[in-house]
Amino acid sequence: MSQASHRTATAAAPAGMKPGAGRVSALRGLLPFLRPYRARLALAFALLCLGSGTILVVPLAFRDLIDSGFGTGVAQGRALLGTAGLDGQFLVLFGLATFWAAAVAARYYAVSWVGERVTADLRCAVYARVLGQSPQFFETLQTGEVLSRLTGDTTLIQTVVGSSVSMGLRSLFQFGGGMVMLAVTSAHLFGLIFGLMAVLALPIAAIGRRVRTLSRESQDRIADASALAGEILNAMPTVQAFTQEQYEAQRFAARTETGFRTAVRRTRVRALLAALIIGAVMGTIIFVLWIGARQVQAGTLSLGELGAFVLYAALVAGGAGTLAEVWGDVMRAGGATERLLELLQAESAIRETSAPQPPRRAAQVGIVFDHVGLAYPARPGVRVLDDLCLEIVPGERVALVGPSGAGKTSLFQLLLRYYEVSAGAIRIDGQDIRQLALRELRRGIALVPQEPVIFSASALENIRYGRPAASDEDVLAAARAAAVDEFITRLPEGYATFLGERGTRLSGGQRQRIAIARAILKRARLLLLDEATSALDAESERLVQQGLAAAMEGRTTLIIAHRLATVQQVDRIVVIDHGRIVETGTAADLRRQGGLYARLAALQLAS
Ligand SMILES: Nc1ncnc2c1ncn2[C@@H]1O[C@H](COP(=O)(O)OP(=O)(O)OP(=O)(O)O)[C@@H](O)[C@H]1O
Repeated sequence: MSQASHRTATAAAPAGMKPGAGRVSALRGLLPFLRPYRARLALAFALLCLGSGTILVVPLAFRDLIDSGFGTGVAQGRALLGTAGLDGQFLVLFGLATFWAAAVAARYYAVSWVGERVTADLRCAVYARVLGQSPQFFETLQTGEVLSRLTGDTTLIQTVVGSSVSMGLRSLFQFGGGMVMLAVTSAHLFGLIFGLMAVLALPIAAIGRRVRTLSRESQDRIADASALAGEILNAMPTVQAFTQEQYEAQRFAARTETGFRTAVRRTRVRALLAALIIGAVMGTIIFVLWIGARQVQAGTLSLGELGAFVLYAALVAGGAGTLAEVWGDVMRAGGATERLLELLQAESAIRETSAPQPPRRAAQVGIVFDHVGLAYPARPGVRVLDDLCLEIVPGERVALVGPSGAGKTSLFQLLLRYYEVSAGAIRIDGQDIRQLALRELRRGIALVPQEPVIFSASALENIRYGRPAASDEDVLAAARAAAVDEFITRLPEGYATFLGERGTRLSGGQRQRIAIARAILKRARLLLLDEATSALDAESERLVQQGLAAAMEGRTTLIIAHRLATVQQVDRIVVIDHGRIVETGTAADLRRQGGLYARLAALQLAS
């Protein structure tokens, strides 16, 4: 049975994934990734303090500039620019601006670097973790979902770590420092501004929350449309064969339209929010300016102080605006981190033993299935294998035959420990496979699966996947044995020919031969062939059988086959039905017995 056919379309947390904690607090999970770069972060923070400090000094310089009558007199008492003339004062301002620009650039570089680095580290960590999961994990989690987490979610985190957080901190400094300076400059006006802001903050916060909900909705709708497109693009030949292009285009259009409507709703509320914020900020500033101007008229406030006050007010307003925006990003990144941490903390359903035994490397493998039972985790109530006992002696070639769905492939799945037995045990060379390290177990097995996988690489690289350290001669020998030679030499660039994504540029039978060559090259002691030659014509099959016979020589081999003609040469045939062994023996024995095998054989001969 193919794994793909068991994948369900649910996005629910797959087996082994822990549910995440609260959203923003999930960001704490990023700490281990940030820790190695704390020196750079400290530097960025120092640069942030410097930059923010500089920008807070600028309005003071303006105050002095105005109060000194633009260099014609000297401001009384607390002059920042001292007794410098007009040119000198502007020189100081230029100096401040240059210093600020340099501090901002250096901080931007340092923070973005950390953002990119952390994202790359996170991607690799999540990917490595996902690669270690058992097939059960992929039954529930769609590949597209993992990909979107690896790209979309990490990019969101990159935005936050690489820019939003520094923007937020800068704005926080600007906001806090600006507030203090406002109070210092004019306590009266500060009181006014503070009161007005407090009144206006509530409705703005409420609308902001609504924008956030709508943003999330709009992201979800976009993801829906992409998920649909992803699935359909992978199934184009079927879509076209059933002439469903128009239907699929309409389905996509309908989802995109929903996304558009959600986006428009969000934009409408956002526009209202923008109007409200600008109105509130400008209204407050103008109102305060009006009161301040009256104070200047009355002589209780200097013109420079009023100027500085307005600049600080603008800084505070800008800081508050950025903070609100950054908070939205931080919330989204919280969600993204949560989803990534779920993947990062996922435990494989197959547990490695803490103290693996070293494998006994006998020249040939003996296998014992000892009262093996299996119920797949997705269907715990259904016994796919039931109390199955089978002993395979070293070097034996055994064929597993039986109706579709009888449980033949499931035996292979258990041998490779993709799934755990529900009852009994499997022993290889007398060792329970649960006592072996997974790597060691699988290193000793070469598999030709029912649906061979071809990677988007050359033919040579595809075969070499069986044993990456193999020499070119070994790869070519394996290719010849599997009759790959026969068709590869006819391809334009021979073994260097690129085979296309998922081997789309090969026929089914050619793909099978590549998979067989790969397994032969692995030179494992146990060979598992799952319908390895089902897609071959009689002539190619004869060629491949010769190669396989060479590969089986001296190796324990298990062969699943539907076409009984292909298993006449094996040592023993085991007939499986409904998860149980119903007959065993040589082909001739079984035909004589007149049981299930004889019936299957008669049907095949008749057809
Ligand atoms: N991952 C899974 N989760 C739940 N049930 C599964 C899973 N894989 C296989 N099954 C079920 O287990 C039963 C045996 O499947 P298996 O693939 O072993 O059959 P098979 O004998 O190899 O069939 P075929 O000859 O058609 O490949 C089937 O009924 C199938 O639906």
